[in-house]
Amino acid sequence: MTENPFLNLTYEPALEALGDDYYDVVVAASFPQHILRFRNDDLLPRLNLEPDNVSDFDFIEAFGQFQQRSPLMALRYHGYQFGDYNVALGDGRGFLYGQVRGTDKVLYDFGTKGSGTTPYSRNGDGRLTLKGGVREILASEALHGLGVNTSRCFSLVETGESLWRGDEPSPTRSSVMVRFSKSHIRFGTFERLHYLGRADLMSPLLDHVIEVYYAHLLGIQDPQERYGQFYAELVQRVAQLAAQWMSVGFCHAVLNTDNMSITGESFDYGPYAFMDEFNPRFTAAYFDYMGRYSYGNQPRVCEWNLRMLQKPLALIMAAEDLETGLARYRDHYYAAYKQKMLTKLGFGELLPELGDELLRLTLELLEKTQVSYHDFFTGLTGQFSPQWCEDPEHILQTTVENSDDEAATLLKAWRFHYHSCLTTLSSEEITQIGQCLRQHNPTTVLLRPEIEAIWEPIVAEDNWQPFYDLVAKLQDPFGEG
Ligand SMILES: Nc1ncnc2c1ncn2[C@@H]1O[C@H](COP(=O)(O)OP(=O)(O)OP(=O)(O)O)[C@@H](O)[C@H]1O
Ligand SMILES: [Mg+2]
Repeated sequence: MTENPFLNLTYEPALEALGDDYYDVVVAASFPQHILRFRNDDLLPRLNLEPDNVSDFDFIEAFGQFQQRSPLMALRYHGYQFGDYNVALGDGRGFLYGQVRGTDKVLYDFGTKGSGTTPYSRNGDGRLTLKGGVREILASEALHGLGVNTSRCFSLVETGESLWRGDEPSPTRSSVMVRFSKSHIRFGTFERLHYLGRADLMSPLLDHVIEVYYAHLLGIQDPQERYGQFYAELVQRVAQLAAQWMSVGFCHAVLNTDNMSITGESFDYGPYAFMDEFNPRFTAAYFDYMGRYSYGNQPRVCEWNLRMLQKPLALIMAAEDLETGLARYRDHYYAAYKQKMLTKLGFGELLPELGDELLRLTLELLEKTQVSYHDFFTGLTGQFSPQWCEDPEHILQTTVENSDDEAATLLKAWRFHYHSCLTTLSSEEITQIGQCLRQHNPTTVLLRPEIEAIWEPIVAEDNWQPFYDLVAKLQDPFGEG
């Protein structure tokens, strides 16, 4: 009997119980070295564990050496990548290590990245670069801090190998990451069954998804109605996720259907970026030549991905129910995005009449002037004063003023409307605006230079302190900075 609390958790064989049509049993790589670089103590209470009672070695044994767990399951999936259907996918450098029920009753997956080759590795080495692991930690902690529905990183272990990559100075260091997520079942998990013509495997998978991740729908007796409600809710969750990314200025960069979770949770942070200047055409991945996954396209490609998911679901569902579900996507998206943006503007739910116009003018101003998205909101937060009710001219002093005539005209119109919005509020409501701005506009933003700034000391002198400091700030993004 081990003392390691991770090895003593009660693992639930939820996915395993579906049978081996959905995964391959694999073996983890054995690595020359194990150095724990990150442990997410924030997540331990959810497993009913106290950080003080869990040693670094416990993390290494469980999540670097993968001791005493079986089966390790490489999940099978396909997916649309940049619009083209790809059958040569599946967990090529990861596996599902185990599933555990949190203290919140949610079933969580421990999924690996960089844990060795599998039948799906093609010519890949099954590995994750250390920088890739660091970047995924930063993205998921940042998004979580900003209220985005995201997977988290549980641990990162440096593994002492040299890797060769086209997009990093090589040789580069290696790592294995463990992700903590609400399911690794992807749209592509369903798409594979459609491609293989395995309608017989569709109902067990969908029933499983509903039972575990949409359990509140189990009371619906008629399966067709239940499936219809499931899809309608997935559509809503994905629309909300897209709205969350857009409002925080995040570009995921690789929204292939194998990177879309069936629970509507965001995950897989490769070449992502938080956008600096507001630009709907901003792309984060150097290989996204057509801008398919640009910042501004994200809501549309998510809708397209949901449409592609209709093909497998249509094997067991009525086409009409699928259409009804998807028809609500745009309304869900706009409602969620508007609510998030009006909150960033300080108003929250206070503007039933004038909110649409304020949002429209804000986006027009941001787009035409290409100001820094985050500086705009930080400026608004820092400068806000109840005095603005008296005089629109004083609202938000920005560098926009010094640019061209069109920008100055837009700023004037925006100020005028912001002022009109303020005049509809009671004095008590106006005092809440400053607080709302501070609570929803982060003082720390994970722009690319911040990532390079913490990476340099790691490369130069193995100094991880700036990385830990940045993680702490991202976990508390509305603090003093
Ligand atoms: N170094 C590698 N070795 C083997 N397979 C790889 C490697 N890198 C990526 N793959 C595979 O290529 C496909 C697309 O990779 P992608 O980067 O989207 O996923 P991933 O990052 O490996 O995993 P996840 O989606 O869980 O974050 C997946 O099937 C993945 O397993
Ligand atoms: Mg992926």
